[in-house]
Amino acid sequence: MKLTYAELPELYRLYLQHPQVSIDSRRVPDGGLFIALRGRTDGNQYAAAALAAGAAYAIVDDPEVAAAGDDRYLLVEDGLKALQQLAGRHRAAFRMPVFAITGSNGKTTTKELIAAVMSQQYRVHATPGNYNNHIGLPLTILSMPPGTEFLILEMGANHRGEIAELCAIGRPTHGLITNIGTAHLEGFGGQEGIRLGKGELYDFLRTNGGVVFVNNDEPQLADMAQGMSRIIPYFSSEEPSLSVAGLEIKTLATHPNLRVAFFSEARELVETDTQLAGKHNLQNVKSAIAVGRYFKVPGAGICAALSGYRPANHRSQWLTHRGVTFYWDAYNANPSSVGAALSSFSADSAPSDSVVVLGEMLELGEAAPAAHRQVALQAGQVARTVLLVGREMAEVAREFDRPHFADSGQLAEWFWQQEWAGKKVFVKGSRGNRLERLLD
Ligand SMILES: CC(=O)N[C@H]1[C@@H](OP(=O)(O)OP(=O)(O)OC[C@H]2O[C@@H](n3ccc(=O)[nH]c3=O)[C@H](O)[C@@H]2O)O[C@H](CO)[C@@H](O)[C@@H]1O[C@H](C)C(=O)N[C@@H](C)C(=O)N[C@H](CCC(=O)N[C@@H](CCC[C@@H](N)C(=O)O)C(=O)O)C(=O)O
Ligand SMILES: Nc1ncnc2c1ncn2[C@@H]1O[C@H](COP(=O)(O)OP(=O)(O)OP(=O)(O)O)[C@@H](O)[C@H]1O
Ligand SMILES: C[C@@H](N)C(=O)N[C@H](C)C(=O)O
Repeated sequence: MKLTYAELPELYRLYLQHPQVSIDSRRVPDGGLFIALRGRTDGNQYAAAALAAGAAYAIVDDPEVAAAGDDRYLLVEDGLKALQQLAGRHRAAFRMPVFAITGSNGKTTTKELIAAVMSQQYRVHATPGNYNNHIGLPLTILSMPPGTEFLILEMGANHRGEIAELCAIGRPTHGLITNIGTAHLEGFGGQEGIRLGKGELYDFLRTNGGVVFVNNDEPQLADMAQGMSRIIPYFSSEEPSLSVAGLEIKTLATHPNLRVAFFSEARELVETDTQLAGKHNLQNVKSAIAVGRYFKVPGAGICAALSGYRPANHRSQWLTHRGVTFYWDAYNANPSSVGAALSSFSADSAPSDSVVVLGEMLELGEAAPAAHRQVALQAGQVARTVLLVGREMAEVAREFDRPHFADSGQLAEWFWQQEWAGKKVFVKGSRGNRLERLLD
């Protein structure tokens, strides 16, 4: 049997007839397209199961699988590339605003806030959860419902070149960088690598006449955007006015929750509460206001969206478990986000009443030893009791004579045998620590 490779126009025609794409045979929608990807195992081996489960077609890149004599197999050279090309082709069919968000910290929170604000006025489709990489971004585009008026794409990266690749697929018309921090230092090869890597979003918007939203309160961003022709600046101000320099946002409170004031599109000064705490979340809130105002969401709509948003999924959450109060921020960790979260927590809890649990911070490369030492020191200023978890924390635990746990399982076992009445417990660490085992 002679096998031929399916071309993009044919794949796209099939996608338009079967617009639900899945990379998992266990979750393939009836009549959808299955695309085989290679992870730790080879997705090609699940193509038959996908068809049996109701997939209309299976896009595979293993000729032996495609040779099975079932014309519902479509052979491509590379399943991942096919997924990305399909998404790029689909994106090219639309003229709506496509808003890209990247940065070291706060991408998901900013994306959720912008989506909430923009949904007050438009039909919005946004990256689900953290689907922000070379697989998640194409899946986001291909799952866009008909009638979408505003598409929001979160873009994550752990090395240079990735944001440029994601931009080539998503072709954003607007975008923002949340900040240049210290996440994924290892893959970016240092701070300059992070600046250049995140700056690939500005490069794309610069080359393609896009609009960039710049938070002037974040170091480096205004410099990086210099020379761009379409900049929407925003910044904090004690006395907001309707200036020409940009959108001015006043912070009325940072604790227990943020409260801010700004001039709406109708030139009225409006105030809103939020359910978010800390100066880091203030940056995320400001971005959402700037975007909403630019796209003419009324002030009341912006306020309703911001006051209704509750942080979730291990990000900046106050919660109670087995009678203990937690500041639960265990989604991820790097020196800049741990620093921001600890300062936010310390405003609400005296050192004598505070316990800090820090898991190791991953993907920091050579900077890891100094970075772990730095956050452990900061934790010691915030809380009397500091518990350290993971291999990278072992050395500093010895140096500062702090309890150390090999992993979160060991921590949980010990933790729940202690008495924590009246304490507030801060928890943060990289995803790999799975600190949520403390809540089992
Ligand atoms: C390829 C894939 O789907 N991977 C997912 C898979 O991984 P695993 O290796 O375990 O796959 P398997 O070997 O089990 O299976 C291979 C494929 O076969 C499918 N399959 C399997 C069994 C079966 O019965 N039927 C099947 O069809 C299967 O679906 C596979 O396609 O499973 C893991 C556990 O669920 C997933 O975690 C893994 O997902 C990968 C990591 C992924 O990239 N998913 C994207 C959708 C995504 O966006 N994920 C985000 C996380 C994004 C992220 O980490 N962002 C970073 C920055 C990005 C850096 C970038 N360079 C990178 O490395 O990703 C950030 O800091 O934000 C998410 O899930 O939240
Ligand atoms: N603007 C910010 N500056 C510094 N730290 C922040 C900021 N926003 C959020 N954080 C911290 O980062 C954590 C993760 O937030 P969020 O998921 O929004 O970031 P992210 O950039 O999307 O991370 P990831 O890419 O890993 O999903 C929060 O729990 C908080 O500790
Ligand atoms: C989980 C992924 N998005 C991430 O943020 N990884 C870093 C290394 C972390 O968990 O801190």
